[in-house]
Amino acid sequence: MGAVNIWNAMEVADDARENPNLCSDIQSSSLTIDHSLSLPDMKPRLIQLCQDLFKKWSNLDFSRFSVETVSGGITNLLLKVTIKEENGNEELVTVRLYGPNTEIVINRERELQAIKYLSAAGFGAKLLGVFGNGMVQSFINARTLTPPDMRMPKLAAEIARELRKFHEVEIPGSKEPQLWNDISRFFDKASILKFDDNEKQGIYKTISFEEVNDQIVELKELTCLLNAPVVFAHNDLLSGNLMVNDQEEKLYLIDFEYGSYNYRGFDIGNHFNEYAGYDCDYSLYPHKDEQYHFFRHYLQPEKPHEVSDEDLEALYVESNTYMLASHLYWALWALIQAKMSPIDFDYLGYFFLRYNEYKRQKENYFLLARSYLSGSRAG
Ligand SMILES: Nc1ncnc2c1ncn2[C@@H]1O[C@H](COP(=O)(O)OP(=O)(O)OP(=O)(O)O)[C@@H](O)[C@H]1O
Repeated sequence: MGAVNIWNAMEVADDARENPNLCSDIQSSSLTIDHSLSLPDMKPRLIQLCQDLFKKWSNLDFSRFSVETVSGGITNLLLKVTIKEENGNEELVTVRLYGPNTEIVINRERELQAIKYLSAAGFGAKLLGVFGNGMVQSFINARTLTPPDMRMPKLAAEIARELRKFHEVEIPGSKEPQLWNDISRFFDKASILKFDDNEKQGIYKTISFEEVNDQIVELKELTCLLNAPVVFAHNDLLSGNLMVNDQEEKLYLIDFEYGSYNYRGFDIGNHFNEYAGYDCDYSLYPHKDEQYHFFRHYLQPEKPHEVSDEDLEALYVESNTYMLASHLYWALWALIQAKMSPIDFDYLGYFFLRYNEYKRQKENYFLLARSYLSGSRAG
């Protein structure tokens, strides 16, 4: 994957040269940084990388660079590099190292392609440079939201408005929605795993992939009938991917690793699932009135109170049907992580949390969608 990433890095830089309005000054380097190094051992490599990418710092003394960890993330390692320039200026950048094996669930080519356009449209951190196994971005001076923040009316309205704008960005290339392709790819990988650990293998063996497959087929058929609009979707809008600068009242959507063309309702339903927080307490799933508040600001940011009841109901059905697909998607994702990720997290347990929640909600929302569909057909 390293070589492929380097190739992508060069392509991004080429695009930037050909289309300077798109992304000014994206630098590229073929260096890679070993994810497993300790921070002190990694520091000289990070400085070297910054000096290779950004010529203005190439002769600066190492003592002018300091490095700290921002987040161990579930997927990546994120570092903050502070550079004290000779003129007294202080600059901050983040260096993101892709986690080992993450290319199995994340299409890095797709991510880099999207990030250029999203960054140019003002979303997320500015992309400054790409290298063998990661990227350098601007540092965002803002706080990360918590799950309860997301349902605060003012923030929920702002998230809805930003998400609407995000969905309006056009990313060149195929506009084919990726949900069912991704789920099918995850399913193919997740259903043929073998764990060295006997206990894990025993738990894994209790999963009926025939049953999971039936659910996928049934849900896909139902969602197809909804004719949901296809947009460029974030696909992972959890609180950790939302930051806010309270003074400037500016909200940032970050981390576009899972971004793709997808069904609008999936992005929204997936976001609502994240109200459950890190403990997956699904009793925190937003109530209908909270969802309607979100929909009003999503559908008509300028005149939220003029959204018709029909439009609210349609988006309610769409989002809550696709919410079920979000459970299947992350359940299968978790199985792959259980095998591939070096992170010590109970991914198998996470599969069951998401899959059981799917089963718990299925009947209710299948009924809702079917009765809506028969009603709208009759009307
Ligand atoms: N450009 C940035 N500037 C400042 N902080 C950032 C920036 N990017 C990310 N962060 C912080 O780091 C955290 C993790 O970032 P990110 O979501 O990109 O990592 P990740 O490894 O993909 O995590 P996960 O897999 O858990 O989503 C964010 O929640 C945010 O607090």
